[in-house]
Amino acid sequence: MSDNNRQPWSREEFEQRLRAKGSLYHIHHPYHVAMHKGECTPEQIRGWVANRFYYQIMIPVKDANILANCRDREERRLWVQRILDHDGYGGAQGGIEAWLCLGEAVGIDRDTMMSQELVLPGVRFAVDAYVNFARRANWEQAACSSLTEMFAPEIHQSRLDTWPSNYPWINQDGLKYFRGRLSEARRDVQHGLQVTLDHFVTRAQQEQALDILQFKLDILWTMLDAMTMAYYLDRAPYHTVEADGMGNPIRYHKGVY
Ligand SMILES: O=C(O)c1cc(C(=O)O)c2c(n1)C(=O)C(=O)c1cc(C(=O)O)[nH]c1-2
Repeated sequence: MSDNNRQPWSREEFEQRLRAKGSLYHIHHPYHVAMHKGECTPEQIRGWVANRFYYQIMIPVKDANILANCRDREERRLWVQRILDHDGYGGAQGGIEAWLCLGEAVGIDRDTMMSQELVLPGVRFAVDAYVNFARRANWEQAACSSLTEMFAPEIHQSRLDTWPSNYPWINQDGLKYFRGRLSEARRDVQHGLQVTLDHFVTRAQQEQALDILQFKLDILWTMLDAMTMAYYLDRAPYHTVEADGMGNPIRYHKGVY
C-alpha cells in the first residue's frame, strides 16, 4: 500500500502513540536519574539550574514566535497565557523570577544567572533549535512540539517529593517554580493536545507529529548530555586549554543574533 493510502490512526490511538513517547523523556537521562536519587553534588545541581535558566528565558520567546504565526484570535487568547506565566503579569511574579529564586536557593546569585556565563554552548544550541523551529514551522506544528509537557508534571512532582530530604542544603523556598508548573503544564497540555489531534489528521501528518515530538525529546536529552560532559566528566568545551589566544580566561559566546 502506498504511503498516501494508509489509514490514519484513530484519535485515541494517535494520542496513545504521542503519550508512548514518554519512554524517551529526559526523566530517564542519567543526569536526571542521579538528581532524583540525591546523588548530585552541589556543583552538579548548580550547573543544571544555571543551564536550564536559558531554557526558561527562551520559552516565552518561543511562544511569542508561535503567536506571530497564528492567525486565529481565539487560539492566541489561550496561547498568550504561556508568555504571561513565565514573564509574570500584574501581581504575579512569573516563572523566570521563580527560577531566579531557585538559583539563589542553590547558591547562584542573580547577576551570575542573568549574565548567562554558565550556559554551555551545547545547551544554547539545543534551546535555540527549539526557538528556531517555532519561528519557521506553522503554529500547529510548534504547538505539537510543546507536548513533552505531557510528561513534565511527574518530573516536577518528583523534585518536590525528593529534593527536601536529598538536598537539605537547598532553601525550600526555591522549589516554588516546580509547584507552579504542576497545574500550568496540565492546562498547557490540554490545549496543545487538542490542537495536535485536530490538526494532524492524515496518517502522514500523524507520523510527522511523532517526529516533531521526537525532535523536542532530542533537544531535552541533548541539553543534559552537554551538562554531563561539563559537570560529570569534567569535559566542558575547551577543558584542554586554560586561556584564549590572548591569555584571557575562556568565555563561551552568549548568543549572536
Ligand atoms: O523541568 C522539566 O523537566 C521541564 C520540561 C519541560 C518540557 O518537557 O519541555 C518544560 C518545563 N520543565 C517547564 O517548566 C516549562 O515551563 C515548559 C514549557 C515547555 C514548552 O515546551 O513550551 N516545556 C516545558
